[in-house]
Amino acid sequence: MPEGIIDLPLSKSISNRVLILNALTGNRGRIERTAECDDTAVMLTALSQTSDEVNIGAAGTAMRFLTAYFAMQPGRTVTITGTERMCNRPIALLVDALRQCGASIEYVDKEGYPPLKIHGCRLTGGDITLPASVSSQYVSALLMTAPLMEHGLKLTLTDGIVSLPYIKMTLGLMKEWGVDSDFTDNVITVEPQHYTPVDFKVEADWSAASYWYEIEALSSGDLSLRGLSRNSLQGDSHVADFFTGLGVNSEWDGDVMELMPSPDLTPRITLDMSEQPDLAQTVVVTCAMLGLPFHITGLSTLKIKETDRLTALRDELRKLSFVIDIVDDNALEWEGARCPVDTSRPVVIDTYQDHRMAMAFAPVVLYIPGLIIRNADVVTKSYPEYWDHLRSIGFTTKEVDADTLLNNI
Ligand SMILES: O=C(O)C1=C[C@@H](OP(=O)(O)O)[C@@H](O)[C@H](O)C1
Ligand SMILES: C=C(OP(=O)(O)O)C(=O)O
Repeated sequence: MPEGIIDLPLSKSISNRVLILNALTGNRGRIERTAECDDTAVMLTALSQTSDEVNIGAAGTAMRFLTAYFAMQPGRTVTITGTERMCNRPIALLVDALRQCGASIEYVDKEGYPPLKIHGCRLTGGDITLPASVSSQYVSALLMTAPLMEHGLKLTLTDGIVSLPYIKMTLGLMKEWGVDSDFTDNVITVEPQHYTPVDFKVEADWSAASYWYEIEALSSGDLSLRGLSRNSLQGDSHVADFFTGLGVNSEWDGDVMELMPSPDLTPRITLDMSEQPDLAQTVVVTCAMLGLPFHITGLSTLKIKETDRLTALRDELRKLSFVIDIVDDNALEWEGARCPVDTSRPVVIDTYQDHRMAMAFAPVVLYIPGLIIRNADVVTKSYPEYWDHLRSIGFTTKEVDADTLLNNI
């Protein structure tokens, strides 16, 4: 039975906002510590280097936030690029909005996608409209630069808002840095203002916590999580509520969150996860392994993340015999259908350069000993200590060459 206390990594979403906000004050605040993961490392490097080429790897937040940040650095021209996948994650809506604010941005290669060549200038801002159904990161990027625009920003969000808690996180952190905003209905207004430097401590990552909730659900172990904040700015703190229907109760004991098994399983899970897209893989894999049919909606944005997560989940769960349907490119559904699988061969889970595929599927080893996770080091995007932490609670791991192993069977 897995047992132990996990010291969770810090939130990369908060870290990357805090680094931008601090940079906008001329780095005059003191940030105690930021997340130690790839997505934050690339942000730190990009903000400290003076070269005209910036490579942000696979970090969506860094790509979107830095596009707005560099657009408002007068006199500086920067080309920003990333991994091959990043160069296929759309950015046109943000570029269009920034152009309406006065920015000068060119597409280096494919229209609508990174790499971007950004000629920094003073942004005028004003009254603009932005479809908010593709990525909240575009909204957050605009908001953080908004108070420094000549006329501030009145941003009308159309087409339905995805990942809303991340927008609230941005506004909440801007408030910590002394900037007021108004968010009424679908309009966010930020008047021209200055950021005040502050000292800040980044809290632990609730998205990372989700994998330990999953392990608890699949094992009824004795696990505690350290570093989380009770009144978190992270919408993924909702994981605690999602898992009450998946057999996990969680309770604070001082500053530690204790996970406890509970007999209460919701017989069929129906959820809208449009506010917690990063929890989808954890919840879907948990439901399948517990044998709980599910209909999970609000997943349209999963197609443009580190990989197409809808397809990746469907294909990898099929290797475990679960027949999942993708409905309208927005929902995942499982009514209990299973297909035959070859149990004489080891199960190899492909991760598609997606840290959350590795982390959400690893706990399946509790049901299928010998499970292989391909390209396991992909977890460094947000949680480099993940495998160490698994070992610390009693899991064993070993490095194998999956292809050689499969070929020799
Ligand atoms: O603003 C952020 O920190 C994030 C917003 C979400 O992206 P979308 O807004 O693109 O859904 C989330 O999936 C991502 O991991 C982090
Ligand atoms: C979607 C994610 O990250 P990003 O969009 O910032 O690359 C994630 O971490 O799950």
